[in-house]
Amino acid sequence: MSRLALLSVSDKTGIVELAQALVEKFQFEIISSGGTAKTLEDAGISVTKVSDYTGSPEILGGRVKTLHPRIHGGILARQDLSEDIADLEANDIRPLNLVVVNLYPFEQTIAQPNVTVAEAIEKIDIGGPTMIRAAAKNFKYLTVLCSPSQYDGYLAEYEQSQGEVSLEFRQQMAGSAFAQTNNYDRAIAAYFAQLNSSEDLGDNYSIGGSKVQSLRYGENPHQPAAWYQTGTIASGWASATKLQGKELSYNNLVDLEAARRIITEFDPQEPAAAVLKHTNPCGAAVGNTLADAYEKAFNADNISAFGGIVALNQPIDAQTAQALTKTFLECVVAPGCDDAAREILQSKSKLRILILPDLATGQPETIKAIAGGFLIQQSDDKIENPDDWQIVTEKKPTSEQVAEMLFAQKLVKHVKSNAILVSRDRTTLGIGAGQMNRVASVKIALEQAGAKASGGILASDGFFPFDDSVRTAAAAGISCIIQPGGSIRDKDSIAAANKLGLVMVLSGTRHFLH
Ligand SMILES: NC(=O)c1ncn([C@@H]2O[C@H](COP(=O)(O)O)[C@@H](O)[C@H]2O)c1NC=O
Repeated sequence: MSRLALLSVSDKTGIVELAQALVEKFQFEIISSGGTAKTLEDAGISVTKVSDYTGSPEILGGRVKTLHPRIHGGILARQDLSEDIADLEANDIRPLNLVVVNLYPFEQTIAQPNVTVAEAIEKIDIGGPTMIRAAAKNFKYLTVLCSPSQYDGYLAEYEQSQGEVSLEFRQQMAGSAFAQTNNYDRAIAAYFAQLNSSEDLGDNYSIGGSKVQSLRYGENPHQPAAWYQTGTIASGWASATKLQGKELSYNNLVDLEAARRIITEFDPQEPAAAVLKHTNPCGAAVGNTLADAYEKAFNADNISAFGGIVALNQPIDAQTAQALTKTFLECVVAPGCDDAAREILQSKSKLRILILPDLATGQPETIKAIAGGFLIQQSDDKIENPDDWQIVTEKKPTSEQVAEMLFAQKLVKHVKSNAILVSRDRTTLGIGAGQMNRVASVKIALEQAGAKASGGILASDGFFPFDDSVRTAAAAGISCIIQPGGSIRDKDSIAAANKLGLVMVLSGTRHFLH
């Protein structure tokens, strides 16, 4: 008797070609659910409808099509176990050799605007995952395929093995099938979590993804690494277009994500640029034009900018492209790039240019692995409002200083703690990052700023435990300090600021970044 394949697919891509090969080359018989059967019949392929095979019509508007013992017995039978064979014979069930299923497009459905819960629920596939999981469990006896991308590989394997598809191949397909049903259920769970959303993070959190690509290595050459995307619809970096340049590395992606977060702090109407090294900005600026913003950001610390990652909040134009080609950079990300700029950038063929039109959409949460689990927090997307700030010194800030502090606050939260940032004219002058005591970060930022610090403002991601940072800042000519406040010695820092003629503002919001 010829071999039996069950085909029940929502995405009909490649199904006719697969069925043709199965029937014409390998003499399979095919059973199919309604829509799939129609597609195959229309292409002139001989097929038995599931409803004819089971003797049960599809009911409940398609909610029950393949959920039948004649189908599931054929999938789950241990084909070398006499008791199972006896059961099959007693119930007139034929064992299956191949199950090809792909699922209702749940993620695509909920991605559409204004989808109702009822519409979303109808796209939760029940029969499909049931068949996929059953077939994957029984991989010892049959093959399960759940993506059109697997069809050619299967046909090649079938031909090469003369029908004896290897156990290794079947096990591989089974693993892929379970990963797919896992991802599918995770998307459904996430949808429900968002429907039931409250202030708290939920009781359960699952992370899953499919590989975008293997990476050459991780942070260092001895660390294997790969890049995964969540969901089946590419979004974020998985949806970015690389116009040119070398392959992306693990460190590139980590830096690019930090760059994306920084640049989305700025209104796309005002040209802004940031240059990063090891996830910290080494320079950032707002300018009259994009090229102006980039030049300012680059010159803020042109030594550190060598080999940097650049983020721009407007499409790259020719003038900016010219500026970008003047030095060695690792990557540039922008929401677009015009033709003239593309041509100019080609002179730096190794430079990676990433186009991410939607820079603003990222993960709402950050995730960190710890032994035995992981930590989730909402991303620090708080937008500072000067109305919430408290002016604590006798001297009050000018409107220009308020604007400058707002600029600095957008950036200091993206600098590794302890973070200090000195700026003037919407350009960073010096950044102290990742020091274990705050005054060390103050010294680094001021040293980088040099004489330009005079009249500038200084922002701190955490409070000052002592007044030493204030005194150091004043000695360098800083005129205004913004810090969250909250130390038991705030009064010492405020007294020092008053004595030295500085403005001090308490933002009330700490922005640690570890
Ligand atoms: N309910 C069932 O018994 C059932 N059996 C298979 N499906 C799905 O129906 C789709 C194929 O349907 P059709 O061949 O009618 O176009 C596939 O995505 C398959 O996963 C079902 N649909 C939903 O649960």
